[in-house]
Amino acid sequence: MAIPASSNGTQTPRPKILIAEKVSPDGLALLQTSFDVHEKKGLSTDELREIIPQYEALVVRSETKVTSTLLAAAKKLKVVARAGVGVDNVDVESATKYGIIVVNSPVGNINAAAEHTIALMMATARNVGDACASIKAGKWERSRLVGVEAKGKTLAIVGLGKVGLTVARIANGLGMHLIAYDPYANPSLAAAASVTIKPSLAELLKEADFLTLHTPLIASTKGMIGAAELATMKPTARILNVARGGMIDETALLEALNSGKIAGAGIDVFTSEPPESDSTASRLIAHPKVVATPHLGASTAEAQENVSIDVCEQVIAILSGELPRSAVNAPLILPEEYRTLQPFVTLVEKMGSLYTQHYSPHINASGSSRQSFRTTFDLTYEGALATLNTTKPLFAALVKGLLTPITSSDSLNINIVNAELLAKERGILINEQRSRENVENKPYSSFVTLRARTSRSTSHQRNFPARSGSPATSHRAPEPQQQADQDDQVIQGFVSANKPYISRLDRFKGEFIPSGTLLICRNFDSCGKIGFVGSLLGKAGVNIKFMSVAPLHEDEEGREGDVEGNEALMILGVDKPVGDEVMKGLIGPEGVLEASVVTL
Ligand SMILES: NC(=O)C1=CN([C@@H]2O[C@H](COP(=O)(O)OP(=O)(O)OC[C@H]3O[C@@H](n4cnc5c(N)ncnc54)[C@H](O)[C@@H]3O)[C@@H](O)[C@H]2O)C=CC1
Ligand SMILES: O=C(O)C(=O)COP(=O)(O)O
Repeated sequence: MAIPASSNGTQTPRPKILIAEKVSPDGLALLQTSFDVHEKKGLSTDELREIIPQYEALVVRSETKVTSTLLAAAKKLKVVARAGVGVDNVDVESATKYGIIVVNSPVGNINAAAEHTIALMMATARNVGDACASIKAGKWERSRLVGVEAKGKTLAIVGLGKVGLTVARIANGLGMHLIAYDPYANPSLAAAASVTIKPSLAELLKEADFLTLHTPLIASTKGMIGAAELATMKPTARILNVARGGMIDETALLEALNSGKIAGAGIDVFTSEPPESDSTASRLIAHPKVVATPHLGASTAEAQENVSIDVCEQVIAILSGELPRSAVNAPLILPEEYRTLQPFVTLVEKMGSLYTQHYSPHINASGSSRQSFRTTFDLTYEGALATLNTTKPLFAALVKGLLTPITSSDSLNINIVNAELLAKERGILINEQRSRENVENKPYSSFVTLRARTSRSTSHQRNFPARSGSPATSHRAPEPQQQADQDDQVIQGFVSANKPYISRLDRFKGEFIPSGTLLICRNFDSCGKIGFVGSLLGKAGVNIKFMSVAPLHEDEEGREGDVEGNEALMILGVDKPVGDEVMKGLIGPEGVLEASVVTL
């Protein structure tokens, strides 16, 4: 990667990369040619938070807790690289929120983890740990330490992914009978590895001579092996865990070993690492029927070389503005693009929210379109925005903007990973279009148009009164019936100096900042309207912070059906919500045709 020189010829400082854990030097050597690489192991949480603002990349393994607080402090951070598989120590959601890419090495240590599983299986089968301690203590206990063979036994695998399948292939060579539980397993890969898939965990457990866990630690796998599950297993069964600590209830396992409900365990991972002294985990480690290792599954020279090179290459790619090969979040977004898109993300979210609050009719409180009012949204990007590789964040922002005003924001975590799915689930159809036309003469280089097309053929209901529970309130005077093709609603906006602006609302053009509480009034463009609205608000103690008037768009001026000349929109930024009585008072021959309040 070439290091840019500044305009006065001096070199700009090299980006800094923090290596917070022991990572193989093979990958670090790649980084050192272009970056300042700082290896600082064993930092406390506070120390890490203090220094993180200076770094553009952070490389970790499983020990560093990459929390939301740490990420919030990491002002320059573009990438968290996990030199290994599991990212349960990284708050991926927060990273996504801050636009930080998380990468891992999904295959580099798979073989190491699988071989370690087999090592623990053989060690538990043959009492290797106990026998080793015994002989080192000067004893010779041959009859106490008789083991069992793997050949002919049933190996039950939970999670038939990369590690699980590799374990299966090796165990097949040992002459074991293989069964697995994994609701998402690939049946042909399973069959090729001679694994029989069981329909439930319960079916699997009762047949297991050896049980081995190979799923990620997620909500559905946390505590999946507890007292109830252990009770269904054979007393001769042995359990292996080279995945993650939280998947087995450590207290239940200790109890099962003590009471003879289970014959032994091989454990590499613990709920808290390193385990606290005098904890359940430490008692498990000390147990004579347990063979334990300190999270060594990935600790081979070969695996460490693999994962180090893999993630360091990805760090170089990201810091050079290229795509990483194994991003855990935001798979297609580059940091540069994300920065360009960020103000537009805010704009599009506000446009979506404005649509729901101002027009509001077609998405119900559960978020789904009413069958009789199916709305399709066309999101058009014009100018420089149309040339970007991805617009995923804008799509996600629209979904978020449309849904947030009508759902509890806590219940919806909308991001670029799940937006498409959420939109589909809620019957929201979004078409994205790009256009490079017509931007040269404008004071901005890109703008976005949201057009909502609602298919229906009954009377015109452009501005519905908002339903109860919606943050918007809307009032209007009765209007004549109109045609279905006039149902399209248009919101257009642009970004200037990083601030979002709305430049068109339906038939009206005029600039305003979509922020705070806004009173939007449609009125005949005649004298006295502004004074009327201002005085009514004044009497109600509502302060006007700014105001913008939006006349009819040039294509719409003098359109047939405008009864009393042209119409205009009045957009007033107000300091508090406007009460229902005031809203009703605004409507009438003296006042306005229609009024709504939105909070953006
Ligand atoms: N101890 C160590 O040093 C190492 C540990 N690991 C851990 O091993 C685990 C497996 O890694 P990979 O095989 O690479 O992951 P993977 O993603 O390839 O496979 C995981 C499998 O679990 C299945 N699964 C997910 N939820 C499930 C559920 N509720 N019930 C049953 N199956 C479920 C998935 O369908 C998938 O097939 C991870 O937790 C990883 O962090 C990986 C490498 C080294
Ligand atoms: O890759 C994984 O998931 C591992 O658990 C390996 O962890 P480690 O890098 O050895 O701290």
